[in-house]
Amino acid sequence: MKNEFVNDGKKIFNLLGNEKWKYLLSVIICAIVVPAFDLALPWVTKWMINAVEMGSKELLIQGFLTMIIIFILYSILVPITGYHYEGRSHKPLLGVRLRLLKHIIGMPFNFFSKQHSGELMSRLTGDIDELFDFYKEQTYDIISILFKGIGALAMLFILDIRIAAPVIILGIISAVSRSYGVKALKENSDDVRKLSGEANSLVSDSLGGIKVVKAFKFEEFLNRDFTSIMDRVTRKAYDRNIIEIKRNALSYIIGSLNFLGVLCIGAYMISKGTLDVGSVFAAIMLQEGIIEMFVAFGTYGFGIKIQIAKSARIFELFQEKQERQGKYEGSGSHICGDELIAIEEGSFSYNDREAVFTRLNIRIMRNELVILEGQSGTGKSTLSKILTGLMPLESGNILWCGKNANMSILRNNVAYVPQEPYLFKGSILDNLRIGNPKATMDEIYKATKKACAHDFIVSQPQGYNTVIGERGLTLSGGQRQRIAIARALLKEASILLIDEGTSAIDSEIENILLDNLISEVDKRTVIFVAHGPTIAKRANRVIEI
Ligand SMILES: Nc1ncnc2c1ncn2[C@@H]1O[C@H](COP(=O)(O)OP(=O)(O)OP(=O)(O)O)[C@@H](O)[C@H]1O
Repeated sequence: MKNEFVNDGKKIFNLLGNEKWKYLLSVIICAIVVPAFDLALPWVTKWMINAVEMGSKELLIQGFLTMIIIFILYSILVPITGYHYEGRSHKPLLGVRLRLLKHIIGMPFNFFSKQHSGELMSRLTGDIDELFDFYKEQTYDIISILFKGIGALAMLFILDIRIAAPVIILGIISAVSRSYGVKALKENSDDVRKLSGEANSLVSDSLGGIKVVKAFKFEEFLNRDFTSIMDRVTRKAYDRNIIEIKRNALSYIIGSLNFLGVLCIGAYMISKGTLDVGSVFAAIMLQEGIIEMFVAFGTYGFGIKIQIAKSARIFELFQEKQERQGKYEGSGSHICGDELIAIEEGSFSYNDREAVFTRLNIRIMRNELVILEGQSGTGKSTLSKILTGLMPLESGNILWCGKNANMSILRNNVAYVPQEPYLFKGSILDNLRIGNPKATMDEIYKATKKACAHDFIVSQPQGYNTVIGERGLTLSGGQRQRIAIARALLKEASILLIDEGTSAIDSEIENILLDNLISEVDKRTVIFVAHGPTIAKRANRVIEI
């Protein structure tokens, strides 16, 4: 159990990557500056009180000057170390988020159909923010409290062991009292985390499907579900507050007993002449730091446990396997014979479901016009994704130019237009350039003209620079499809694969567009998924799925 705690703690620290030691050094420096002054003050106070008691003007002035020097150093060093720490902590913390994002993007395509995007967002934002809070606030607090506590304890022993002993005993009682309610708080925090994941998924679903929500007057149901989740969160927050109130009340009582204890013992020792007034003052000032340290064992031990539980959701993602695209070694089609791509005895099923196809054999040649046909749900889009290298076959081989192909080779050689093309927030030009970031404007015009997109693009308010909003929502469905086709044409790949990518385009434009795409066959292989009879007549081959 203890080992698990240490290992998880190490894992959290290791998340900071290469910068972790620099980060630790800067947090240590920053976290010991303030307590160092807190420890110096009781000494100077003792010094000044004893100077007054002895009637030594000289000692009093020396103490006063020391105090001024401490204040000046404090006001210079605290902001400098704080500034340094802020600068140092920023980079590794951003690094964690970036690595997690990269890791998520690097996961196999299938992972995203199992995982809700709202849930992933909640981990990338909420969980990571809390992890940042842990790195930035809690590690600082833990180091600073430990330094101050241990320092105060050492000083108290130097002052007088008879006053140190009761403070330690009372401190241990405080630490034990802080463990009250820890289990209940941890369970509460787990429940709240799950509920916020649910709320995030609900919100992202509602916003993604806002048209359906409005058209079907679905708002009421969503509101009801959201309210129910929020009610549960509120109840949990209430339970948490009750536990916290009890814990704080207990802490307050024990803290007051500590203070009174040191005061009484100190007063007794002064009356007996075994301790000077200055030392009692110093002991009262120091005991706060010691008690704080003992209480912190209870509080931060719990805080770290909670953080480990929260980080588990981040570790879970980091532990998910990355897809293995394989290397791309410039295997363009120029090295091919007649056969460009082939599937041999290929089988595929989604996440242990019934197989979409088994022992499929297809061969597609250079400069061929192929139609993939089949009834709805027979696996045409699945096959397209496999040919594009988005998902691997479960068994069997996929060959590129007669050799086993990895996903990277396929992704480089196939330009894919999905059934529901996705456009990114940004301008039309930004979206086109995804096809080929180095394309010249002439090449872009050529592609958009072939995709029958140029005319409507230039009629947009800022032409090619028009910003099209999230998912290209300011464009019509047919316009989005034509931009997606132009984007694929710009890739200049050996295969152009269009999965029902013209379904939203009116028949007049569609006919011109299909003619243009069919003429691409001079330069590359063109694969259409399930198209009408017009194109089927002109195809070299129809593959029935
Ligand atoms: N991500 C997924 N997870 C699980 N099953 C899936 C997934 N995507 C598709 N399927 C299932 O795989 C089968 C083939 O789906 P696919 O989309 O390939 O069919 P299709 O022939 O392209 O259909 P359509 O012509 O209607 O687009 C269907 O039974 C579908 O329910």
